[in-house]
Amino acid sequence: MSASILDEIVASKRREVAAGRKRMPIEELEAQAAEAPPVRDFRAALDGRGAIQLIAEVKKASPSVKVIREDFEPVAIARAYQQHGAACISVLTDVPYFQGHLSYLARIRAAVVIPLLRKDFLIDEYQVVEARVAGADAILLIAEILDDATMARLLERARELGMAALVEFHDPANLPRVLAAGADLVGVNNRDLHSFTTDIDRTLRLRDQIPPEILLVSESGIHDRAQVERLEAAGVSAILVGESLLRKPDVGLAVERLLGLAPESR
Ligand SMILES: O=C(O)c1ccccc1NCC(=O)[C@H](O)[C@H](O)COP(=O)(O)O
Repeated sequence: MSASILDEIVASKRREVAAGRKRMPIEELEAQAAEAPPVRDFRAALDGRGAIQLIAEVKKASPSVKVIREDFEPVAIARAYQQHGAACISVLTDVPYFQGHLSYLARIRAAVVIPLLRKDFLIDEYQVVEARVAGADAILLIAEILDDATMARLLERARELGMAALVEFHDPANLPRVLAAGADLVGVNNRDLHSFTTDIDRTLRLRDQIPPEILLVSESGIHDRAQVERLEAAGVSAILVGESLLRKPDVGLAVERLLGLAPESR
């Protein structure tokens, strides 16, 4: 992703937040959050004590490849993910760039019991409260688009609402910032922000710099069992996988192959 596309996405989020605040003041949203059903424990679901866990992603499109899957039925995909071994589900809620929707969270929540992550570009407290109301159990925070104070504030807000926060970074220079913010669930995004290329060695190189009490998630570009085995052997707690699952006609079988529950096809 070029820096300008990231800037573009963040600018679109600022407009969305402003429109949301006009439509429904945050006080009203907070009142709804107070009535929301209990959260499911996202972080605990990823603590496999040595066995790598899968966060399977519901994503129709992306800036890097445009439409990933034409016959996209978010609830059916989520059900298949759960049934075949995913520990958690990541739900893209961004509309313009990923063809996701906030309403997918509630629909998927009603159909599965495993915890859900709101996958979006969160820059404002409003979106965190909105995530809780929509049915998320966790939010994603991206170090590359947040200053220190905002990252710490959004993380704290998520916790106040009972949610977990997966705090991701790509540039190793941002790791100290993520740790200083108090993250206990950290993601390394293997996708290069400029070229869209992915490289899981980025996670492996950073492994030893992340304290053992922090759960580490490797994100993006994971498509075969050999990669998963390397990550597991390095002590990575979980993987976040979208495109390689969604490209397969049978997403359930794809989950099983990635987790080593079914043999890989030749
Ligand atoms: O997926 C993209 O192309 C993308 C482009 C720009 C910003 C973010 C992007 N993806 C967000 C993600 O972090 C991935 O959806 C997630 O890690 C899964 O990656 P993958 O398995 O490679 O679909």
